[in-house]
Amino acid sequence: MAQRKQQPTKARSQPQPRKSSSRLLWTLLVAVLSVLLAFFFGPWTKESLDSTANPNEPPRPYHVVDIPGKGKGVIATRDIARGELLYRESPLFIVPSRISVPPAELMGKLLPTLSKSERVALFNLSYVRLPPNLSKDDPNYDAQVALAITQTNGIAAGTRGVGVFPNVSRMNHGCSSAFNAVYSWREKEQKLVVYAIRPIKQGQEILTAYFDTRRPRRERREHLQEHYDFHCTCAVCSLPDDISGISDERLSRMQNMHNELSAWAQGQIEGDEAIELINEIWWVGSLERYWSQRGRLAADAVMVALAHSDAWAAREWADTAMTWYGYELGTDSEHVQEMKDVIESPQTQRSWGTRRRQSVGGPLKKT
Ligand SMILES: C[S@@+](CC[C@H](N)C(=O)[O-])C[C@H]1O[C@@H](n2cnc3c(N)ncnc32)[C@H](O)[C@@H]1O
Repeated sequence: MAQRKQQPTKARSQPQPRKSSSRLLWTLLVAVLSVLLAFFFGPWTKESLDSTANPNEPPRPYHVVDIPGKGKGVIATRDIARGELLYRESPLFIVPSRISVPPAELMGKLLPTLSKSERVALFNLSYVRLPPNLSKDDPNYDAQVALAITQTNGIAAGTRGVGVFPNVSRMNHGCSSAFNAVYSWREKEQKLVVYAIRPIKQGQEILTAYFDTRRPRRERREHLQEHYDFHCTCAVCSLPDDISGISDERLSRMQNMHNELSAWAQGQIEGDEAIELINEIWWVGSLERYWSQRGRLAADAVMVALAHSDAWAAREWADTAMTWYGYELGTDSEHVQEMKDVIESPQTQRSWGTRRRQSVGGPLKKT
């Protein structure tokens, strides 16, 4: 990198022109006013609680804005590369998977444990359903709102329960090829990370998938209407009927083939048949431009190859899995490390040689 030239000391020591004192006062007043106005009305008043924000890191490549018909949403402020980290956020709280009291009662107990800023962050989030006839004077009103917020924004935090992440929560939903960001929970860090799974252009909305969208449009829309109270008009849901039908077919086919794959685990199909299925799912996924879960798919193939003692195939698939896990879960994720271990030493993996030796086949396509 080119070094910046030092300014000659002489120039530095030159006296700066002085402003008159009244002009200085006026400038100061304007500056203070703009800071105050920006604080109260600026777009970051609600979003400044970004636990991902770190002064030592470059600024985040997106901002939160109002999007007609969607409430708030997240827009890329520059081009984002596939595999870029978008968020790394701790939950405000986690509602355990198993609870012994009614959910609203639990929320009532949880609210007093939040700091003032956490409470503000929580109550800034959107929600879709409150119990009918709930009055603002009801002593449980806040707890009921907090519950509705948790239901609308909650994200699984591993097996522990459901977490609320105020920044990640601003991402709206897209189906199949329409979503471009994927989140995953990191158990060791107790944080949620979100990565871009495809390149995102400046000005494009950053969308994630609220559920597994490998199902037909009608079912997807029903699910979204029921749980999130909106009619999905994402790029895939708004395809013309005939093209949407083709997309639906591909998505259902992917899902069905996934189910068929479980026959390998039950010993009902051979390793090469399982790999054939995986390559087919991969291919249909490419046609659909469905990029998510590819790391997992390739890792399934690794498992098959290891079990059938095919070191070459295991390494090839592990290499593919490493790439896609890297995009989706991060190059520093445990999953990427596991794949590195396979490449280094397939024969020492636990599942090595647990099935009949067979040459199962490697990936047909890497994209
Ligand atoms: C987790 S929040 C997403 C952020 C939210 N838009 C906000 O203002 O905070 C989920 C809610 O956002 C809205 N939403 C999400 N995706 C949408 C979409 N594709 N089209 C319309 N509304 C959407 C729905 O109201 C949904 O209940």
